[in-house]
Amino acid sequence: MTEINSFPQALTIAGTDSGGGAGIMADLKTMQECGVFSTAVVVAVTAQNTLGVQDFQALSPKMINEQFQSIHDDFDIKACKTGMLADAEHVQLVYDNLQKYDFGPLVLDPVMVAKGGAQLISDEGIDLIRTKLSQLATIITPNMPEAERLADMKIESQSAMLVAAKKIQALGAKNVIVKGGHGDTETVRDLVLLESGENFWMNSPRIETIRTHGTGDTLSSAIVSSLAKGSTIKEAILFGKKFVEAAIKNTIQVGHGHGPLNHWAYNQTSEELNDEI
Ligand SMILES: Nc1ncnc2c1ncn2[C@@H]1O[C@H](COP(=O)(O)OP(=O)(O)OP(=O)(O)O)[C@@H](O)[C@H]1O
Ligand SMILES: Cc1ncc(COP(=O)(O)O)c(N)n1
Repeated sequence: MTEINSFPQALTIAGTDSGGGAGIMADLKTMQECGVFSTAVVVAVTAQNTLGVQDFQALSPKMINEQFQSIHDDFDIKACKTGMLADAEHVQLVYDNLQKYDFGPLVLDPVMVAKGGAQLISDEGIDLIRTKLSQLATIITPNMPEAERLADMKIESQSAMLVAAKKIQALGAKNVIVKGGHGDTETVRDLVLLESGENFWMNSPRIETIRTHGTGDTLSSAIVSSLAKGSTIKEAILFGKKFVEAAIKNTIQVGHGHGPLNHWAYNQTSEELNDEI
């Protein structure tokens, strides 16, 4: 008989996107394409499309605790991620549940502002990510504005990116990726700072497109998937970058604004998925 719970399983703890391009929807699509069974704790529900976030509402603490319990009671989660967490109360709830249950390595995507400009977490919530939740992170994945907020400094050069990454690591996150998607340089540069102190750049040509809704979610979910399948931290990060690059490059025409990524693209362009994760 096949061993129960032997299939790789992962968890996303985040907000939904009714428009299907970001948040939990992007996470589930990514994990599915990466060959991992995905589960979700819904922290908040957004009314959202590619034009922006029209509204959002966080779920009650009771409902969130029950989702964590349900997942813990039935699944063998090998890796997890957090995304939109709404406010300080919910950051604290997530922190408490991640202390209570072992869901494997945590990829913390410190989601703050949506591409359209809507704030997805309160200032107090950000402060708590900074002072508390980041201590549980195996990998933290801020974009540039998020890194500036977490490191409490301006980032205007590549050397400043490294200084910021070190400051963020000092908050307690073991490994740090400062994502370089925001900006207009010809080359997109993501900086990786590993727990060992090793750092390196992941460079790729900037793809000229406004269809970049959910890039951060897709990157972090591909990393989580790879970790759930047993990859090392470095292997998982390198895989995540390849997955998101393919998803941005091969656009699909959906929606009228910041369109979603093509989550099928990596598997359509690579025949070696199983060798690589
Ligand atoms: N135009 C682009 N061309 C190539 N790669 C990109 C582009 N935009 C983003 N990326 C890549 O996508 C990943 C996510 O980076 P980004 O800085 O967009 O994160 P983010 O702002 O958190 O995303 P989001 O908030 O949309 O979920 C990174 O690996 C980055 O290099
Ligand atoms: C529920 C949810 N989570 C995350 C994002 C960030 O994605 P983006 O910056 O591409 O809008 C989002 N818009 N909605």
